[in-house]
Amino acid sequence: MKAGVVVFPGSNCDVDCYHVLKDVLSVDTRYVWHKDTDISDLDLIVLPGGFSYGDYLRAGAIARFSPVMNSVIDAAKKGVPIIGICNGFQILTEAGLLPGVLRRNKNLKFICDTVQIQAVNTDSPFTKKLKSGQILNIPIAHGEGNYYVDNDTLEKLKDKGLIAFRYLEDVNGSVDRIAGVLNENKNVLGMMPHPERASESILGSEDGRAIFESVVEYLL
Ligand SMILES: NC(=O)CC[C@H](N)C(=O)O
Repeated sequence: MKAGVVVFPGSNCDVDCYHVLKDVLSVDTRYVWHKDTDISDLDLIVLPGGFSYGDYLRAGAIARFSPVMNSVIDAAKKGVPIIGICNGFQILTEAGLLPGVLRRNKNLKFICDTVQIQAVNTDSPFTKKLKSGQILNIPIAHGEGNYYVDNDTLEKLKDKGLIAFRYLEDVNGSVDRIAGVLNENKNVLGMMPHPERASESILGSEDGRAIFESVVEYLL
């Protein structure tokens, strides 16, 4: 299998994601520049965190027009697993691959912290190694992490089991404390917390590694 980490102008978690896949999990991994369009060799696509286009206009709103995104949308339709982390999650919602939007944190401040999240749906390529209700210690670092969906969409997310993670406590104002969501096909996951920053004991938590391990196991 081959994984690709997309690099947008302003990405800053691309190297960390590459490191976890390549060095920690020994997965054949390459970077994908956002202007590249041929990603047909990839079995797993990562949209990393950062400040693509300086978060101008709205986080992810410009990056979603990057040439690579047409190929990412095609891959999503074909069922290729795609994970968007933080800014990557924002880009996925802007691109229409995931429902909802990410608004400014309710306190209007950038939040950098380690928080607890709970695995909700563990029946997906990204969460299959987790137990439902399992608590993960995981860093967050965002200014626009306040997830919003209308009531009808929230009910649909609950009914169809598309909520992947919830914060244990309200950290940023997200509806229903949602920290991560899946698309209907469950091959696209967006999450605000950073599993790549919690994948080695030296970093203080290895709880995020199971998310990468799940999807690698799913693909093997
Ligand atoms: N760590 C990140 O990906 C930052 C996300 C985004 N740019 C924000 O501040 O909301």
